[in-house]
Amino acid sequence: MARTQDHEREQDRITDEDGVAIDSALVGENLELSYPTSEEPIVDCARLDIPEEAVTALVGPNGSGKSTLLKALSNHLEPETGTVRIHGDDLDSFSQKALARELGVLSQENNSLGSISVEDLVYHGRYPHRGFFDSVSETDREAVERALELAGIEHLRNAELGQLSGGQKQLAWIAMVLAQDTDVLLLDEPTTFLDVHHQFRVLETIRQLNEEKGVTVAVILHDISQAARFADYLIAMRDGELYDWGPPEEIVTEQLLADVFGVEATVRYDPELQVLPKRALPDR
Ligand SMILES: Nc1ncnc2c1ncn2[C@@H]1O[C@H](COP(=O)(O)OP(=O)(O)OP(=O)(O)O)[C@@H](O)[C@H]1O
Repeated sequence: MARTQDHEREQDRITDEDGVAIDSALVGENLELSYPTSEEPIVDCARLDIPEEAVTALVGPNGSGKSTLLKALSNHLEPETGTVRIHGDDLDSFSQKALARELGVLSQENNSLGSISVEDLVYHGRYPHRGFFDSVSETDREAVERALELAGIEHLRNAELGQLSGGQKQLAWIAMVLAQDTDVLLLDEPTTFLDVHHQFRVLETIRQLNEEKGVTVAVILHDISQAARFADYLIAMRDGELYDWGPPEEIVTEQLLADVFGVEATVRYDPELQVLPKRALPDR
């Protein structure tokens, strides 16, 4: 069933059904993931690829293991078995700070930093690029300004994080991750709490970073039709397993909606409904 089973694979490279090779920024292999309290593995995945310089959306019902998988990809959860590589190197071979220069992560469990302004939070995103005794550089300042601007929250820079709305807080955390200025972004439900304007703005920013800087993005999205319109690739999870992956127009079928989400729905692709910019896929 799963397309992944059909693909021939080389090291950190996947080959689509037409034999076109796609490089992977992140690769998970033989992953069994669980928490100390879980009796059985929460996620069991033979192989997972996040294609380089593309936007991949992880979709699936509540509890299907999307966040757990993202935690393993970002080294926030030690796999029971298996490995994760980023650009060919084992995640274990990185110090926390070195990994933070490669990988920006928006998790659902944002650490409380106590009483802190939005601007100070966004400056935290620069820590992987700074030595312990370094003062703030011009590059840091520019990265923070750009991140505040991309998230559309320059006007909130002096606001206290704890006094913001859920959506404003989310934008502040997103700005912090953007200030990290990494080639790979892992984003766990970045559009949660956001009104439709800000949802679009965040998704457009992701697309812009992907198009202009070649940033690789893996993002958990709950709205399957938004994900299908937005992402280059989808990974559909069901019961802790990878059900299917591929370009949305190939994998989002009535069968998938029934099998993965348990809904009977009609799938219709209408280019006129294309509300978000989507990069042209490479020739396949
Ligand atoms: N910290 C934890 N300790 C124990 N079990 C957990 C923990 N976090 C998640 N789980 C369990 O792991 C399973 C998968 O959860 P996960 O958060 O990965 O799913 P998800 O697909 O991201 O769901 P959602 O869409 O609701 O965010 C769930 O059954 C959940 O109860």
